[in-house]
Amino acid sequence: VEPISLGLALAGVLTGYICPRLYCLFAECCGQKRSLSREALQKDLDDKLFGQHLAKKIILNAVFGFINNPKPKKPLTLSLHGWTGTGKNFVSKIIAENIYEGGLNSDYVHLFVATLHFPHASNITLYKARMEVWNPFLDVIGFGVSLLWDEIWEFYAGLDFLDLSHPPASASQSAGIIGMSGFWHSSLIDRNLIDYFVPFLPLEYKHLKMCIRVEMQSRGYEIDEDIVSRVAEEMTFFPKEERVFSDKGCKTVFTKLDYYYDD
Ligand SMILES: Nc1ncnc2c1ncn2[C@@H]1O[C@H](COP(=O)(O)OP(=O)(O)OP(=O)(O)O)[C@@H](O)[C@H]1O
Repeated sequence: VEPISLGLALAGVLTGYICPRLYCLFAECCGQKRSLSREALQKDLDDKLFGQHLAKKIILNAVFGFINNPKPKKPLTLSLHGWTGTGKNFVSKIIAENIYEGGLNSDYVHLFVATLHFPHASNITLYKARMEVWNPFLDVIGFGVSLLWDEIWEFYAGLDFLDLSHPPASASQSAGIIGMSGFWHSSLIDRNLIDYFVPFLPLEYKHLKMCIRVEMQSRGYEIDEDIVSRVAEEMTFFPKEERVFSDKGCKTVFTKLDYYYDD
């Protein structure tokens, strides 16, 4: 070990021990959490997250129900489901930013992406062991799963091009409709470890346009409605005939925008 690195590490530990306040001026401390405000999170979600009224409602109630519980028995576990590009990672970032100044970069936020961190099914035992170190309380107790099937169903039943004249016979049938079928029998669900399933609805043409406008503004361009419509038109939609929902959500609109601002 180089003397200088050792010195700095020791100084860090000692300063943290002797004078936590001073230490916290230079490093991120757990106690430096933002005081999470329902109004601020609601405003962020309202301003930034488009077309996800159900997700917003569940997330706000879940997060603040948890925060207001002085003795939670396990961490809050939200399971976000829905089509690609509809805002699942985006909302995680918004929540993290409302809790810690550093958002996803905070030392107290750990982001696991299944395809990146758990790529091989054969290594599942290893992944599980690692996860237990990160999240030791997850397996303590199971809570009931809260689902809003009625409201999800209301959304889909309002789409007259879908033949959904009868509500789903079971929760798992509903799950299939919102793209949860692959996950439905996982052990997390069987052991009731997930507190809330949060459905992300597919995004419509008007939501794509909203995403495109946000991106234009963040790149410092004037909003050009002609380009907004052209980029949105280039996306692919389902059902094929009616072209109602974007099949990639807002995910690829940003790269399509590059074409129009190739300077
Ligand atoms: N509902 C939304 N409202 C506003 N912006 C959105 C929304 N959905 C997606 N976006 C934009 O598109 C980007 C990509 O979306 P995001 O990564 O959150 O999708 P995802 O649902 O997590 O997709 P995947 O399932 O493929 O991981 C976001 O960073 C955000 O800029």
